[in-house]
Amino acid sequence: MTVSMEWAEKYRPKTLADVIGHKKPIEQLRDWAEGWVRGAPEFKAVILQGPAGVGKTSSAHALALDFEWELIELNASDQRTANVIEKVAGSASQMRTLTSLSGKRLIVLDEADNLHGNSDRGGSRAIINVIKETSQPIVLIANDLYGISPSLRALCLEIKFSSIQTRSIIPALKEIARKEDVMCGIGVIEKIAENAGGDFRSAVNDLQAVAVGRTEINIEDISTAERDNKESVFKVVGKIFKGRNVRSALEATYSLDETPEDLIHWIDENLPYQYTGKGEEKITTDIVDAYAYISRADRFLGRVRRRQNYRMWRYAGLLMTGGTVVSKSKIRGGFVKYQSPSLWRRMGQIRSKRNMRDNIAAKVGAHCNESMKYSRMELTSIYSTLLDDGEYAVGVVATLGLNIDELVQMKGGKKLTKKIQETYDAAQQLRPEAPSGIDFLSKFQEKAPQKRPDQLSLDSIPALDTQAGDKTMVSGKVTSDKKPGQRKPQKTLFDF
Ligand SMILES: Nc1ncnc2c1ncn2[C@@H]1O[C@H](COP(=O)(O)OP(=O)(O)OP(=O)(O)O)[C@@H](O)[C@H]1O
Repeated sequence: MTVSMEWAEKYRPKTLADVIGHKKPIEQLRDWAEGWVRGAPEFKAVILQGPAGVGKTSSAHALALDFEWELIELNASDQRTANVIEKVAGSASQMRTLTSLSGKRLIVLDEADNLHGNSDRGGSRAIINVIKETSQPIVLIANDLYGISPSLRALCLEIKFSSIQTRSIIPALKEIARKEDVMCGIGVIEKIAENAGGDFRSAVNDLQAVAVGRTEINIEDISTAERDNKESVFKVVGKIFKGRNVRSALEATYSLDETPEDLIHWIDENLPYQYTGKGEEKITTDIVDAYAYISRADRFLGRVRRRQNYRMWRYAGLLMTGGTVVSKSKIRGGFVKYQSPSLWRRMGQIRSKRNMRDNIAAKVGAHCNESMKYSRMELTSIYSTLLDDGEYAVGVVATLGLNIDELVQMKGGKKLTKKIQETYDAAQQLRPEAPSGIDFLSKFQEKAPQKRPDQLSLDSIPALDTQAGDKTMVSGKVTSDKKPGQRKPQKTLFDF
């Protein structure tokens, strides 16, 4: 049997002009590439971001063909450790090529939002280094920008690819059907295009799937094929919000690959957008009624969790689906772009922030000989305040060995600003040379009040440990007249 991807591969665009539905992003991509032809562009790398199957990878390939650049691709199936990235992309980004006429090679890194898995450990930092050093254009491809570290994003031009509109998919599908000698009855292509929900690869795959063994496709063939497909969550949510029939909405949820625990988040996220129309109050009675059902469904979900009695999922499912269907007083038209549950996104962000907060606390704690808990609760905020003072900020970053993401977090910002970057860069200069680090320390010391006898003297401050990277900042011995059983002298802020 032919592989279902075949047509999608066969009709992959060979030039940027063939990429459908992304006029602006393609223009941006071309401009960026022309920047490389002219010399060094403002950004050495771009991130092509957007949902699956809309042509991000194809655009990168077509760009290489249009500009006659050799293509080096590093996708997620390769073991993307920092080592591999530096080896493959690093050397590719330095060497000029003999095979490409232009002498350039385009480095494409797929799934750049997925660099934190085990095998990608250190990958993000490796890419940052490669981008900084590169003399060759680099394209990163990602579904979700949240998965990319702010420091990496700051080095890249971001180009957004949106879902492709049905009206752009229809003529492209018709062209494929014509080339494949498949006759399509009235409404067939339109139906396939609609079902794809903006994902052109799915549309091509669906067309190929119904065309297998046929020279003619009619609308009935589509409905049968459609029933075989798992309904996507967007379609199911749409059925719940726009339908009147409780049974068909409920049945649609059975084919979903989501549990009621997940589905309730989808409904919760999108209900307020769907149940208010133009000129209506923000909170309509439809929304209030629907949430009453949803909260009852949530109580059943809670019981399932507590008692592990999964039979109660049925009640939760019926309440959230049927309740939402019957709560609407009218069906509101208009296009609503459904969002994935923001709660999930927030949870992910909170988790990564928490990890980073702990890393910072560990560094501050190591510097002060204090526990991580004490450091997190008492000391980190003091160090954050120090970072606001231009005079000390650089030294603090160098001494603690903060990486740039930690610095951004300590500055309380979400974005990497120019000033933060400058502080970080200056700290990198300071770190390898101990004497200049000490300079900063002595300045700091001048301002310090009278020391207590058990505090460390400045003379005991050792050179900065340049090898230690993110982990240890200060090496060497600390002398003190500590008696046995006495608490280890605590380093203080003045002991930088
Ligand atoms: N905008 C488009 N124009 C022309 N063909 C497209 C377009 N988008 C997708 N395709 C078709 O779908 C196939 C898959 O596209 P591509 O690999 O570029 O998607 P993607 O956005 O990179 O998806 P993913 O994020 O899953 O990698 C291509 O081989 C091509 O046939």
